[in-house]
Amino acid sequence: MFIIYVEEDDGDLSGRYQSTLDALSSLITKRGRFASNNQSHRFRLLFHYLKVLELEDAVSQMKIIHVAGTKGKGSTCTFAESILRCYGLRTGLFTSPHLIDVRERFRLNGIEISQEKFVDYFWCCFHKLKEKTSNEVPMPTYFCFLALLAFKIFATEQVDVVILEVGLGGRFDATNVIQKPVVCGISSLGYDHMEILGYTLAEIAAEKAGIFKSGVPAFTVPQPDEAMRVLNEKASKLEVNLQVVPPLDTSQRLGLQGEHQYLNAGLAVALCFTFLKEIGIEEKNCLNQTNGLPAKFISGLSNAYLMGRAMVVPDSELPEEIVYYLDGAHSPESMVACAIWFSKQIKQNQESNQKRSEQILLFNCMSVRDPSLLLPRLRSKCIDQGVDFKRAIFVPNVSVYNQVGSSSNVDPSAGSRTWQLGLQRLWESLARGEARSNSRSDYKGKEEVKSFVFSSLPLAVDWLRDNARQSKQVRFQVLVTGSLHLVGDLLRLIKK
Ligand SMILES: Nc1ncnc2c1ncn2[C@@H]1O[C@H](COP(=O)(O)OP(=O)(O)OP(=O)(O)O)[C@@H](O)[C@H]1O
Ligand SMILES: [Mg+2]
Ligand SMILES: [Mg+2]
Repeated sequence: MFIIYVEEDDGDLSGRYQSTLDALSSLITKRGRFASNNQSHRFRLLFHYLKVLELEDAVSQMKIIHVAGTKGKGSTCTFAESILRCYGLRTGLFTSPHLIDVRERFRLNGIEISQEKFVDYFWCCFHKLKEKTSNEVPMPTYFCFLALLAFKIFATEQVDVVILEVGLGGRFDATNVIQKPVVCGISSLGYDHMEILGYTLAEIAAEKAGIFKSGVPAFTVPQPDEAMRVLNEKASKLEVNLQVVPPLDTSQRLGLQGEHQYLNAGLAVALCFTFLKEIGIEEKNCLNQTNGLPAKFISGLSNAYLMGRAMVVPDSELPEEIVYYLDGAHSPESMVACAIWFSKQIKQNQESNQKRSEQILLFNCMSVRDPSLLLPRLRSKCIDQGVDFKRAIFVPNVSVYNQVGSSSNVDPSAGSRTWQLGLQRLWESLARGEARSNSRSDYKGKEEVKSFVFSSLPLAVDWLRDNARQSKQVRFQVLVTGSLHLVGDLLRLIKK
């Protein structure tokens, strides 16, 4: 079947934008595309696509900061962008995934690209590529296209610096088509996407180190030994000067919340310092923090902004009764980071607020994730910090089906309740386990932990609001986590 995508040119921008998103979602592929030979084949095609788009020269001249890692890539890039903008540089930032609108992935001078520009650049690339497709050379897949689009946008807009977040892995990631970044960063490594990247930290680290380029300096945060060994090996083969940066001093105010952000911020500082030096802006050495940071670094770090990471949002209908704590954590390590952040927030709030509060978990994770590595960590870390969930709610994500262009993954679990019922069983069994292991009478009540499965997020939000209306003296503090898509769905819902 042939589908012809027609760009509506009736002057109605929102209609044009919608048809652009439709065309974009035609590039979403099913799972299975990551068979290893397919991966390298797809990667090689990127060089061809760049030629078709006449972007080879522009990309080779771009001044790029390239960041891979399991967790903290987006935050690190966001800090780096914010710092460099304070130096008056024109910045281009490419991150993933997005929460509500695909344009979040492309920022020019810190601001999401306009619909108008997005539509124009999109069709320019889409038509050029479509003309050259054949059986041997198919259209690029979703993420690949977005990366090419980023190059097109940043080249045409003539930015001074491009900050590029790897989509997945490193070696075969579409962003790795670049040949000579100014500096590379590897943020915290951990276990995620193992079916693609490998099941040991060493294998995962090797994939991420695939972004190292001969002679290009690189920085990383303190890593587990197994990962660090591989990063060092890969670096020395390519004569990459790889340095480990300590977390930033916690006295520095950051625009992104959570203790783990000090790791990301430290990495961003090292990347920016090196970048600035490379383009001839000498700053006092920020790699040695005892000197204190330059004012522009301080301002950049404290103004950085990224949606859905440790974000506190009151409900749009009942702002006094319901507050959402949103964090897109979806790996074991980030669950712990999220639990620590949430508990801290709750405790701070208890001190400053008279109203009684109740903590509720609103959770989902994609079926590629192993919930038995996520929920127990989240629960026990919160309890360690003295915060317990009275109730837990499990819902499917909406975006994977309904939001055009919102995700490159169609999650097979999203349509049925089986997955959510499994999450609920796991949660209940954790609660029962705790109740059994604590014979003290004050723990008895925990046997009645209440958990619910709703067939959609809007139903869950309605239920929360009904309950909040009924019990006016209680403030609901709802932790929404497990999936960035869930966080995006909720933001979209409560924005209305
Ligand atoms: N250094 C870190 N260590 C552990 N967890 C982290 C770290 N940085 C961020 N996180 C957690 O990971 C979540 C996503 O953060 P961020 O967007 O910066 O990472 P990412 O690597 O871009 O993730 P993704 O794989 O979704 O693109 C955050 O909400 C937070 O819970
Ligand atoms: Mg990831
Ligand atoms: Mg990201």
